[in-house]
Amino acid sequence: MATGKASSSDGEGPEVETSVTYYRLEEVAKRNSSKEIWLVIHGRVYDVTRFLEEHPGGEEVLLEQAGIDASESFEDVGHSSDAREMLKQYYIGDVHPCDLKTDSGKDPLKNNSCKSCWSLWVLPILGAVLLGFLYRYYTSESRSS
Ligand code: HEM
Repeated sequence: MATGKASSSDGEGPEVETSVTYYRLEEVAKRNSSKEIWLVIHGRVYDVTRFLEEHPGGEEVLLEQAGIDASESFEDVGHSSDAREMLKQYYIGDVHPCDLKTDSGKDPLKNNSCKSCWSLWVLPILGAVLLGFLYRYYTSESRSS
């Protein structure tokens, strides 16, 4: 879990500070039992545990989507605007930016873009060392001949 600050201001009065809690998909995936159900809809994380029995579509469908991205299923049903309003009550945070789907359509769990890419700095260093050796080799060759 990570917390980030997001500030908003409507142009009137003092600026309001709101903090956003970020959740990794791994964490959401753990909440997949009837004791605790979290799901993701459009990059936002919802704790629907207390909504299970109240859901007009039944608890079964929510259990099926537990711990995963339910955006598609949620949209497929064609939920009303009332249902969308209800989402706010169960909102607990956002999906961590590292886990958001990329344009290339990669599996977000396998999205490595946030891990430091060692090849980015190791390869140029190896190249520089190699060039240094070559330079020394050729300059010593030309001196001895
Ligand atoms: C926090 C998330 C959700 C909320 C607040 C919510 C809310 C609602 C509400 C208020 C309805 C009544 C119909 C309407 O107003 O649209 C409904 C129906 C339904 N929902 Fe959800 N829902 C949620 C998530 C889901 C998910 C993830 C599924 C997955 C398939 C789902 C499947 C259904 C189905 C099948 C119905 C019945 C539709 C019908 O009878 O026509 N819901 N939901």
